[in-house]
Amino acid sequence: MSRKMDIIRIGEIDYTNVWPILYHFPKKEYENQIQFVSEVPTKLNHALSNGELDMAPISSFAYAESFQEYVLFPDLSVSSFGKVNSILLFHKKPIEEIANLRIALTTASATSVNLLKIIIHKFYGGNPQYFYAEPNLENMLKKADAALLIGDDAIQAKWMNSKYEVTDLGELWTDLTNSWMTFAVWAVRKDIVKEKPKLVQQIFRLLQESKERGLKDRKKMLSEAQARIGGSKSFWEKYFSELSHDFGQFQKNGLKLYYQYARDMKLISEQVPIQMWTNRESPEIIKY
Ligand SMILES: C=C(O[C@@H]1C=C(C(=O)O)C=C[C@H]1O)C(=O)O
Repeated sequence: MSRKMDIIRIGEIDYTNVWPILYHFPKKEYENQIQFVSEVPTKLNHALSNGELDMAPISSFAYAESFQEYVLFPDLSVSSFGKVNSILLFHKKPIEEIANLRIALTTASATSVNLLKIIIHKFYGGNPQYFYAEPNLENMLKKADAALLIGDDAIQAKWMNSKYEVTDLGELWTDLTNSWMTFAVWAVRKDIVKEKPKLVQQIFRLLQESKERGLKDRKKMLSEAQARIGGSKSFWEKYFSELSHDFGQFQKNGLKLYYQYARDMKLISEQVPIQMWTNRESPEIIKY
């Protein structure tokens, strides 16, 4: 999808977890300048890395794989400290007992797939057989002892579930490491920052304003989540309040630990600098 010179293409995660950032974004007002593309995380990851998008909330694991091409917007992420409620491992027996068996991985995820690999290897000493599958729990568990789902797929599967044990990987990560977990970061291609610095700056401001409104005025967002995904108002109030969309030092520290473990397991090949977008010329680079 080539870009018309005056249009900037922005990815949007096709799950409710990103709504607190984007729900109040004035899309209509900017429809001649901004094209939004809504996809699952792995599709956004590929589209941003091959230049089909100019910026997007992408899997934090995907940032690690292509960090040379990106800078990150400050104060925007999908993170949690403890329960995240939408990164769920469904398992037929306790995790200790499935850690060397067969585990189905949703094709929609990059961060959580590798978070599970880190947890199973580093904290359970397991070496299971992983395979990817479309995010349909019953089909996944026909051929596996456990299955990982993310986003609204995970939320809805949990509501329907009465057969399997369910582990929240955000909660388990924090229990094991006492750290935050950042599942998605807002990545901007360096070439668009160079080509359209003012438009990038304007979009950052609009995203911040949309996030601030999302914190203050949740009424419409809650009822739309209920109408589109199901569940109760109290579920969505808890869900959106237990997610964090900040990206400060606490989130960065947790992300550095995740990258360090991923590198220890050779899931990523390099030490990953967290490169933040700034209005200044060169992006600030935080080495760890
Ligand atoms: C919290 C979530 O984080 C997500 C998990 C991602 C991943 O595992 O790659 C990427 C973006 C987010 O959608 C979620 O999906 O509910």
